[in-house]
Amino acid sequence: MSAGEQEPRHFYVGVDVGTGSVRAALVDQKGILRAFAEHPIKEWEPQCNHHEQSSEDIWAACCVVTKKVVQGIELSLIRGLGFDATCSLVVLDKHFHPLPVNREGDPHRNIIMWLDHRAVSQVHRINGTKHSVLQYVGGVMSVEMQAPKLLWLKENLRETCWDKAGHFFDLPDFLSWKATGVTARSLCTLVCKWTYSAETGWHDSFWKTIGLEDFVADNYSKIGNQVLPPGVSLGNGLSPEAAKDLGLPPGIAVASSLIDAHAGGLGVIGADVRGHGLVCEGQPMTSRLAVICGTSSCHMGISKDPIFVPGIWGPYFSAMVPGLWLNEGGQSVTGKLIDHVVQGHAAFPELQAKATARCQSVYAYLNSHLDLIKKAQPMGFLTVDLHVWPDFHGNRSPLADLTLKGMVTGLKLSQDLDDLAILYLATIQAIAFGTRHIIETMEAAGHSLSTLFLCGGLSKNPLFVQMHADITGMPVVLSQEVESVLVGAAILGACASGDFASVQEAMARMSRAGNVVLPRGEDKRYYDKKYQVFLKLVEHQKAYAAIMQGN
Ligand SMILES: Nc1ncnc2c1ncn2[C@@H]1O[C@H](COP(=O)(O)OP(=O)(O)O)[C@@H](O)[C@H]1O
Ligand SMILES: O=C(CO)[C@H](O)[C@H](O)COP(=O)(O)O
Repeated sequence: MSAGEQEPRHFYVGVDVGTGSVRAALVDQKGILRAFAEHPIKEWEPQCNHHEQSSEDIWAACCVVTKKVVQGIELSLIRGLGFDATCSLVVLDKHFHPLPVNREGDPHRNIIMWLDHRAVSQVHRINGTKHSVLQYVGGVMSVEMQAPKLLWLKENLRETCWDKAGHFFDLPDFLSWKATGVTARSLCTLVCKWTYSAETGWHDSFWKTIGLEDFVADNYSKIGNQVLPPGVSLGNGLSPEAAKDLGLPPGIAVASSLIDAHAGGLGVIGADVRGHGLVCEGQPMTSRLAVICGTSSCHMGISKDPIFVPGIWGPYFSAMVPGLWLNEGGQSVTGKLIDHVVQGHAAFPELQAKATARCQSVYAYLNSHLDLIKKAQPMGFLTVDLHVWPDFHGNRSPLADLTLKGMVTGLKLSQDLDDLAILYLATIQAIAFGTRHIIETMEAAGHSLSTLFLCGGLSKNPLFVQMHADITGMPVVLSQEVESVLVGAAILGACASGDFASVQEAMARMSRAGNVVLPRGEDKRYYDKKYQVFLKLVEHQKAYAAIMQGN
């Protein structure tokens, strides 16, 4: 009998640390969620572009949600635990205590978050070196990666942080250390955010060139000199102390972790699509693009051989699916942008009141309001003279330009609910055009993509999903389990438990396609025109910058 059919069921716990909250799920070996819990986490923004969190606050939230999802379950059936998290930088001293990453010296705030853009000067200097490792991040390192942040700490908080630091962790690795006491890092985090190569290891010359030779001198002990593929069982499993914190049995298998987008990728990209009539059914997995849409969106495309795509992170070997290369496109703010636009509008209080009265989310209310005002025309056409460029926090891909800003053209004097709803629609469309821009760039470099697999908080929004189908012209597959990122985390726990022989086997057995949303071909001409405007917007923004920089 195969693992997928065994009775009684085996369970795995997946823990997903997003930007705004921690989620946990109890998942069975068919990938079905049996329990789910969520808890918010704190974020500090002490100054513009500085975003900080607390590893103690995050661990406490992991304990709250894990205890909730295993309530009433026979604990001996739980076989494994897997973590994923945002790629934020955690700093601990030599005794594993939190160190401040801020000038105020608040040690509670010991995480520089992924979306923190404080290290602009540092990343410019790193890119100026033209070091060969940059080929593996799309040619340009992002300010959101770890090397510029580490350099910032050395240059700005030398005495209070840098000299005292004993351990720099990516957040997913911090969590697996906290659960097991094992300081080994995941290949996923080190390859994607720290310039480690799965084939050749660390590049001494890179760290020496950028001024962080300290790491080379102590054999990378502070950033990781033991590296494991995601899903491998760590040490002796869950430590007694962590077991007490989490309400789980000591000794269960704990997997080496993944970054959240990569866990989402595992949760959806291998889904069984039989019976949906999709073209990708007869194609290799490399024809699928997983798009994980939360605070940000991440576009995960895999290939058998390395593909170098300018402005798209990677190629990263074995960083998501073992044995395959990964390219990761991304948009730094998507869910956060929609929230920013909606919450900042003068009609937001009215929207909130009306949505509350109907017991709906503001997004569901806006979607039905758009349906009402569109009259006979397709809803997407409401934005014929309203266009948005969505890079309010710089462009991650494919332009890799952190100086880019958001743009809106077509504003009127009205500030009513109709106006808010149409701006919300134009923002969602702009995000979908950004995805099209990323797909076209990946295809021009050699990817051959036919189908999108969406997950993350934004995939719960039917308008967001339909716009991605219409604007890219590709079918969008949603998973049977909405919380696919948690399925990805549970897949890690399942692999670590030994219940599946490989990550690929666990992916095939634990993820299944649910709804499929097809593009509405009749609207294509309209979206093609809007896409032309989209590309003009950035061209114009660059022209404005050039005028202002001129004499
Ligand atoms: N039910 C929903 N309907 C529409 N949008 C949603 C819904 N739930 C979450 N979102 C959107 O998803 C975003 C958060 O996604 P999530 O995956 O929870 O983020 P993260 O992993 O970064 O914490 C929010 O910014 C919001 O715009
Ligand atoms: O860089 C990333 C993945 O490589 C993600 O953008 C980052 O981890 C944040 O994820 P989310 O938007 O889901 O909170």
